[in-house]
Amino acid sequence: MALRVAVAGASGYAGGEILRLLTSHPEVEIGAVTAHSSAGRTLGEVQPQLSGLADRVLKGTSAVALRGHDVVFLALPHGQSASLARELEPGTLVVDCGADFRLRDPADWRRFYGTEHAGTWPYGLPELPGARDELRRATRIAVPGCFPTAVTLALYPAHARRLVEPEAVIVAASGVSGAGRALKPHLLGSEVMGSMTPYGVGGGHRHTPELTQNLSRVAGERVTVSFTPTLAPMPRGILATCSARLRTGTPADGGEEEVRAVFEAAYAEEPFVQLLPPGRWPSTASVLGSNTVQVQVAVDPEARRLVCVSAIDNLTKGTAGGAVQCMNVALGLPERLGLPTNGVAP
Ligand SMILES: NC(=O)C1=CN([C@@H]2O[C@H](COP(=O)(O)OP(=O)(O)OC[C@H]3O[C@@H](n4cnc5c(N)ncnc54)[C@H](OP(=O)(O)O)[C@@H]3O)[C@@H](O)[C@H]2O)C=CC1
Ligand SMILES: CC(=O)N[C@@H](CCC(=O)OP(=O)(O)O)C(=O)O
Repeated sequence: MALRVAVAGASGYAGGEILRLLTSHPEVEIGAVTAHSSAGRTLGEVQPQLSGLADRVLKGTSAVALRGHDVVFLALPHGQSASLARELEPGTLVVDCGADFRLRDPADWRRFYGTEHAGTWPYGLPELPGARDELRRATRIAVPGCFPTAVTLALYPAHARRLVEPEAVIVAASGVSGAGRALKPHLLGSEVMGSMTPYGVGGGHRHTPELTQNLSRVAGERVTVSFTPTLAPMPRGILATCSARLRTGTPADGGEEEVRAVFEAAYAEEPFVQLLPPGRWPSTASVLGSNTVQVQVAVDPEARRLVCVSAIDNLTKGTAGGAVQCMNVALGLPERLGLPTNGVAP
């Protein structure tokens, strides 16, 4: 029997992408689709790309509308998931694309989000060591932020094997859909076209504690992170360029081949991580619409730094694809179901 799946926030970018993926998922039947200001409108009006669901009417988001489903995806603004999730049946798998349950340290949450911490759910990045075991037993899952997905997968094998010092410098460019669909003056086409600009500079971006949490956890020591996001004039995609100082006396000291062997071992069995052959570099165009993460690594011998680059589609692997992947893991389904690994080109 098909799984009955509800999507809250179905009028937004993440919700629309979840629905795009779920309509190709063989084990899923779409149940309630809910929204906020768009309630009462059809999906055809607000998500015209979802032709197969065009007649579905958006309900208002409430626990009542979301009850009676096997799986509920929450694609809501930060802070909206916590109270709603508490009212959903304990046996329902709830996969939250927002930040409410990602952080472990309540002080980090208060500092970056400014409200009381709601709690911590299993973290939905299956590629991290031990994550699948935790996700297989979970009925509540917190999907990572889009930058943390790209950066963690670029760097984690190096920190886990302590090939590098416990630090990282990251500059990551994101397409504007990362900011969601609600109108924001600095994201008008006339502001972003033909221009790139950083934001959240100097440790101010709320993904900094999430990155620190992920890398420190695999390293077993506190990893400090200098993270600078930039806004790129494209609808979707993240390109993360990350570097860290090589640790002396480790295999990385031997050079690039030794580093590559560590990344090859980490990602050999991963269905969605593509470690590129030497000389080829990740690009956002290559992963457009797919759940694939492209990764490349290089050693800079003069600067004595390891450079790791990754590309994802922020709405697919960075949100909706990651969320569907977590659902597959949690329910014991084949992990690739409903998830494209090929991009759309040109
Ligand atoms: N965009 C991205 O790349 C990523 C997004 N995420 C996370 O996913 C979540 C959704 O993001 P995204 O789709 O981009 O955002 P959007 O702004 O595109 O969509 C937000 C959705 O939430 C609904 N909504 C707005 N206000 C409320 C409210 N007060 N109560 C309940 N529902 C509300 C909107 O409904 P309506 O339109 O009808 O008002 C819409 O369906 C966020 O938590 C975001 O951080 C995570 C990783 C990446
Ligand atoms: C371009 C852009 O604005 N991107 C968003 C990141 C979106 C995302 O992944 O994150 P959350 O789920 O944590 O909101 C930002 O920097 O705030």
